[in-house]
Amino acid sequence: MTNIQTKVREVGLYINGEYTKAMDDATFEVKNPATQEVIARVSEATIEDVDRACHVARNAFENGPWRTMTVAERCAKLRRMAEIILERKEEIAGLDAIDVGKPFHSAVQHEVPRAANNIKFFADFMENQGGEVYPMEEEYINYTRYEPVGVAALITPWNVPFMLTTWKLGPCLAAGNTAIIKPAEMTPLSVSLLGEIAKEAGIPDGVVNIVHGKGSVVGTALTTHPEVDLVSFTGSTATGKRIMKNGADSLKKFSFELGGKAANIIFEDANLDKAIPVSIQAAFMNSGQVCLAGSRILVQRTILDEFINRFKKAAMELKVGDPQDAETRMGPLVSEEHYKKVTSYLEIAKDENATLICGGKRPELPEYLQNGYYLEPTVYIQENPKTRLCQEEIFGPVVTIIPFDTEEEALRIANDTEYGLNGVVWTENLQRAHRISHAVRAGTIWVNCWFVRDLRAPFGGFKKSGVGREGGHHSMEFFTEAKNICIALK
Ligand SMILES: NC(=O)c1ccc[n+]([C@@H]2O[C@H](COP(=O)([O-])OP(=O)(O)OC[C@H]3O[C@@H](n4cnc5c(N)ncnc54)[C@H](O)[C@@H]3O)[C@@H](O)[C@H]2O)c1
Ligand SMILES: O=C/C=C/C=C(\O)C(=O)O
Repeated sequence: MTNIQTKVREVGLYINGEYTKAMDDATFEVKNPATQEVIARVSEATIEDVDRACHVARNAFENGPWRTMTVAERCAKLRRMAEIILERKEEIAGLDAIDVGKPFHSAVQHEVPRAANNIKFFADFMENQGGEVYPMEEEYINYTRYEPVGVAALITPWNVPFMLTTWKLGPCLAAGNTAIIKPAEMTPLSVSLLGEIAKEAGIPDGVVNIVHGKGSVVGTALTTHPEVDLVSFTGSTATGKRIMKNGADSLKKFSFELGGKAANIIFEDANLDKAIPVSIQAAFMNSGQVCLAGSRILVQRTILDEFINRFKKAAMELKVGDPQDAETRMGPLVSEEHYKKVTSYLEIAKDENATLICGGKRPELPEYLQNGYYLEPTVYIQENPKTRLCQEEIFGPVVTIIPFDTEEEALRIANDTEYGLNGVVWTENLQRAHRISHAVRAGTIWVNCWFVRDLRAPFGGFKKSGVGREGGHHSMEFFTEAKNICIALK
């Protein structure tokens, strides 16, 4: 890849097809978490800027050609958008690498192609949608139309900025809505390219808008704005609650994808040759900053010693380093503030008498990465599943092994959480695989695998992990209003 790190980028708001400064010219800095170098100065939207973006998106929805053009025409533009994303995949992955600190090779191989597919998938899905028809004997016939809702605020987190934004933008646009994207203020760079990508794909001005700034200001302005009809949010549970309160007065439609604390349950009959490498991925991918992370590893006591030895060895072998190095498997944490949050759990673990298996300190790194927010892959054993280590979403490379004796105990521990985004089960026993999958209260269960995604499948959380589902027709239902038309035949 090119060395894109050397220049400080100027990133504007994107409103009505133009990159623009904030009305008061205010900007904020974005740093590379591997080095603390400033990599961008980003325009920080004022309330008036958000207001303008909302008017523009409303006008594009009401008066523009987007929602009235044929589905075929709209979807052709979206497919072009997907192609451009693929053409620019190195640039997009490069920006996420310096902005989030995620390994470039993984972003370019997995996340950016998935982002392109998010857009293409929903274009194809929309075009292949049938409809519902309900004849009432010979007297009447009902048919159902799925119409766009209006202006959507798409609010996304910093851990997977580009892919998660396209996961919302694809169905939003395919259905004929207009969008105001609000990326996380820590990682706005890759998402800001979506403006020029949309323009190049022929999407009319005003359909895609991007505003930057703090969630408490810009996010609040969007979620309280009377011209915003729906809010699709991915982020923390605490922010989800705030957004729901803020949007209540204007009765917006909400979709929430929130936090997680998944149980990764390893039974004694598991194939450890598969379970260990995949559990390492589930624990440390993106430095553990993944909502789906298998951060509670429940291990049957009969295989505990073997599991610990092998998991520890694999964790210690993970190459931690420069996100731009092809060998790197784990980069830094995203920011100083987040580093402090994650490392505070090292103290909590001590206070709660957890046993440290490996990690728990900064790795040894070359001089130029000395300022990076690095933490070694860190593994604890904790017998008490009620502890904070086992209950709270740490969102870093810190995982806890919790031993269990019986299936009933494993299930009790797995469900003893306020979250319910996903669960993972390792067993060679088919009946047990089904039994556990049915009994774990979470939106996705992976059996003998992790993070395998079919975009048609429902994706979302039970309990405090979310409200609603994304994926296939679930996304399309959120981004449309169903209208029934009843016609008298006589
Ligand atoms: N379920 C999922 O699919 C999924 C996927 C990725 C991340 N997550 C979750 O996201 C969290 C990490 O992301 P984060 O720290 O960026 O989350 P966050 O909640 O702090 O921020 C997410 C976004 O919300 C904005 N925001 C903050 N306060 C706001 C407010 N009052 N009104 C409107 N917008 C506001 C932020 O600026 C950001 O763009 C974790 O909890 C993780 O589990 C969930
Ligand atoms: O960190 C969270 C990852 C979320 C993944 C998805 O939303 C997805 O794969 O659709």
